[in-house]
Amino acid sequence: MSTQREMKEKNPWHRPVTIIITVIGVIAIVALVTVAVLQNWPLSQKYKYGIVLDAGSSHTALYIYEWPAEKDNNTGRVEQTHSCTVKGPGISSYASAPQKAGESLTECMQEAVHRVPKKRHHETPLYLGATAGMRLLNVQNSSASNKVFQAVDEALREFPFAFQGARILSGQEEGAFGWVTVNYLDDRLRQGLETNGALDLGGASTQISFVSSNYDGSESPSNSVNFRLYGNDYNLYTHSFLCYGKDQALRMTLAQQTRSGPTSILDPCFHDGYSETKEYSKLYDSPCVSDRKPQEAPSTYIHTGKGNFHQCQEIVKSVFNFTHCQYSQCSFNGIFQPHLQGPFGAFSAYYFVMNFLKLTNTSIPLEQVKEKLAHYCATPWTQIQKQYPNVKHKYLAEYCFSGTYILTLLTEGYNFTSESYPNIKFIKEIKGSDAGWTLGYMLNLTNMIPAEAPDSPPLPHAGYISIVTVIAVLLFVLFILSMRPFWPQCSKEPQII
Ligand SMILES: Nc1nc2c(ncn2[C@@H]2O[C@H](COP(=O)(O)OP(=O)(O)OP(=O)(O)O)[C@@H](O)[C@H]2O)c(=O)[nH]1
Repeated sequence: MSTQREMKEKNPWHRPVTIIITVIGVIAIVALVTVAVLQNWPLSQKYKYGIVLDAGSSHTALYIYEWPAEKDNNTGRVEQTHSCTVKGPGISSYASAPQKAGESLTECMQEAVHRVPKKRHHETPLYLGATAGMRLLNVQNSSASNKVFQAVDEALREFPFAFQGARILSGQEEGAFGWVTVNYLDDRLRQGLETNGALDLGGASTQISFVSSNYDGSESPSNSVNFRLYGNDYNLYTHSFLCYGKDQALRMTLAQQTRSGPTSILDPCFHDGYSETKEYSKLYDSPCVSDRKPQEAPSTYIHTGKGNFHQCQEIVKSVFNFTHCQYSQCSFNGIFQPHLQGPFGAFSAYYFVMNFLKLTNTSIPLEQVKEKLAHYCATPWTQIQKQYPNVKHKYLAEYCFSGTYILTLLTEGYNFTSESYPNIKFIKEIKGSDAGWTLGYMLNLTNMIPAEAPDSPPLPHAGYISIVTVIAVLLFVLFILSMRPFWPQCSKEPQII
């Protein structure tokens, strides 16, 4: 027993000084690593929110976006967390009862109140952007358009968010912000990668936006938008065609077929067996066609279908004007368009329609796509109705027209060929956020995309901690080695002194 105690006392590791130094060394190293970890630990995840209402011609949709509070001005971290489709038509349809436009938003706004944490309500920006429906109403009846905005304004101020106003977006803004959204979500802007073009097909207007290396904005400057994002300059070509959204384009083809004021038409863009009585006054109640209203026409016409893709395509082509172009090259209606370049994301109605028709796969040769569509158009209406009993009647009746319009717009209008058609990707969303102008609009208004690339720490968090840990361990080993003179003698036998 006493020999054991003696051994302990003679062992230098058991000297009090050595023990104290070792403990202090270990504590110091643990403290160093802990400070390094805590100093760089992301702050507890607090989120900020933004709400955008897309007041389109056919309907209004509400989007809630969320991003980590400490990354406001940084990277592609803004995500859509919720969307709500407002019941009823777009706000422009409430011209004769503006109050109802405001009321129609209540349900989705109440959803937003529940979705956004209460303590963030007052700092959450709320925007309403109206697109082509309100552009048309503004042309047709600006006082009615003002009244709709007034009603919407009053309704939105009732909610506890930081309401930033309701306004009509220009076609150029709609195109450019759609392009920003697509490229932001794909993380192309921050990384300075080649960008994707954006094709947006709405109900009343359609937008095409892309960067082309042979376009510097000097030819047709009204189609040019310049951005400096994350330290990169972009010279974007964009154009919005008012009246070339799919609902207004359909009106134009119907106006084309009812020029003489007939009592019935046999429309190749609708299925054989389709027959509905429609009102002339409703058809011509839009600035896109109002000037073509036949002088003498009955109050209604019978709209019957005959389901012929090729004839439908001829009628659709007639709503594009290819006769004049004062620039080096044009798309249609005398609008300049540079050479198509790069991949394109096609969203909104491009996606709804092509997805229904099972034609989103653009690696299928264009000729084959046309054949499939021709076959679909030739299917009798009774069979179509039986095949898709749960699809909304209006959508179902129009898919043959819509598919034909999309292919004609892309190929005849924008000059996509069999070779460039596979560059198009029909998309609904990217990484869980819907493709559309709303996200780009909010990012712009909240200055969330910096003009210059943000300074990033020289090392990522994990790398920093690893280096500090390795250095600490090395220091500890050095410290142990420096204690060598005090090390016990190596001997298998216990040393008895
Ligand atoms: N098939 C189908 N069509 C849809 C759906 N949602 C909207 N649409 C139609 O697709 C077209 C485009 O819709 P949106 O992208 O919402 O267009 P919008 O914002 O109302 O129109 P703009 O004001 O021109 O931008 C319209 O004709 C809508 O009626 C859907 O879920 N399925």
